[in-house]
Amino acid sequence: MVQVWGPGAVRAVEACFRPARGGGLMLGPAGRLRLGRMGRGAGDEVVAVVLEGEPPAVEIQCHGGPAATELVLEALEGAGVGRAGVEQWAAAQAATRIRAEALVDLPHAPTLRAAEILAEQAGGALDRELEGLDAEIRGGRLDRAIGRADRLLADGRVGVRLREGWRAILAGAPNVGKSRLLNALAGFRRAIVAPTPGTTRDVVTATAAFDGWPVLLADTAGQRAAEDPVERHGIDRARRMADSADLVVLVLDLSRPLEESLGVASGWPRGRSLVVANKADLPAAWGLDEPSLRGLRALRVSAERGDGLDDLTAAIAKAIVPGPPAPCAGVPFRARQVEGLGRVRAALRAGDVAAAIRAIESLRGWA
Ligand SMILES: Nc1nc2c(ncn2[C@@H]2O[C@H](COP(=O)(O)OP(=O)(O)OP(=O)(O)O)[C@@H](O)[C@H]2O)c(=O)[nH]1
Ligand SMILES: [Mg+2]
Repeated sequence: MVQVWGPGAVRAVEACFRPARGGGLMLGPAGRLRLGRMGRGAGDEVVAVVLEGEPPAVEIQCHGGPAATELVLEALEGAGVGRAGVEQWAAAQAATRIRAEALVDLPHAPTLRAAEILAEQAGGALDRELEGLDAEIRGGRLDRAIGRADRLLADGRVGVRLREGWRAILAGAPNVGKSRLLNALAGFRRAIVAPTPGTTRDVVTATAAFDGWPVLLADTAGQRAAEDPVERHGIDRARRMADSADLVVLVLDLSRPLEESLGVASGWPRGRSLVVANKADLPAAWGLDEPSLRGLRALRVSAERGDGLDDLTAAIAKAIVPGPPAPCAGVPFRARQVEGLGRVRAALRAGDVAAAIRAIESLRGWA
């Protein structure tokens, strides 16, 4: 999609638009779609529409993909139109800086839920929330203001992840079914599954939605004392990834003695772990109340048959986002916004009303 805006927008597009059925771009009212071609040679087939506004802008939908779009851009440049980045476009579109930031981030949302939340912010939800916060501060209701800032900062932990998603790693001993589980959770055959222990040697990833939250799942090499240097390298990478992941899903094999797969569990961070007892379709070799699990609650799953996957999906979602933002809430979604809110809250805690108001202004204003 190409948008041309500014005082000469319609004239410039008119100069290079070849309508399919006669009549110029401005034939009929604004908002009417016009089919035509743009660009040298045959150019690209496009649908152009004049958008009401003062001055009116023109939106051009190109049909031929990125390379054909270049033909359209080249023609527009010939008509005196300059190129702008998406940030500049958003700044020209949006009434506030935060709404412009949301317009830039929205097309990158990996899931519907992420898109919904960002679309709310593009519609002004966070701006309205900050106006409310400002009103509480100016009204002297500092406790309430601190409460609102706390809530915004809590939601910001979710908001800043909407674009890139969270990272969860499937870890465990060789052959417990990590790759099979990745495929089952991702819904397609991404990783190689084989009965031979040590099948996965590098980190294989797939993005999936868990209750609407985008999560990059990483399948890793099974943890064991490997002789093979390639496998050992994969095992080291898995350990490093586990350290920086948001969540470690430790996979155990329910059909084999627990010691075989639990040995590798030592050292995984407890707070960010979920435990899965896989191969629940086979006769169990141990019980979920084994003392050696040290109170860790394991979820029974059969990656092969799909049993327990809904519960596991829900548990992963809950582990990464324990408290989702309320529907339609104002949610900070950039680190810059979260930092700004941190300054607002610090000023409020210090009782410095003027500094808190300034911090909101700088958070909302164009830098
Ligand atoms: N019966 C049964 N077999 C399973 C299940 N999950 C995996 N398997 C089988 O267990 C074997 C190992 O599965 P993988 O997914 O390759 O195991 P892995 O943990 O990725 O193994 P490495 O890559 O070697 O670390 C394969 O033969 C799978 O078909 C399950 O839920 N039930
Ligand atoms: Mg594997």
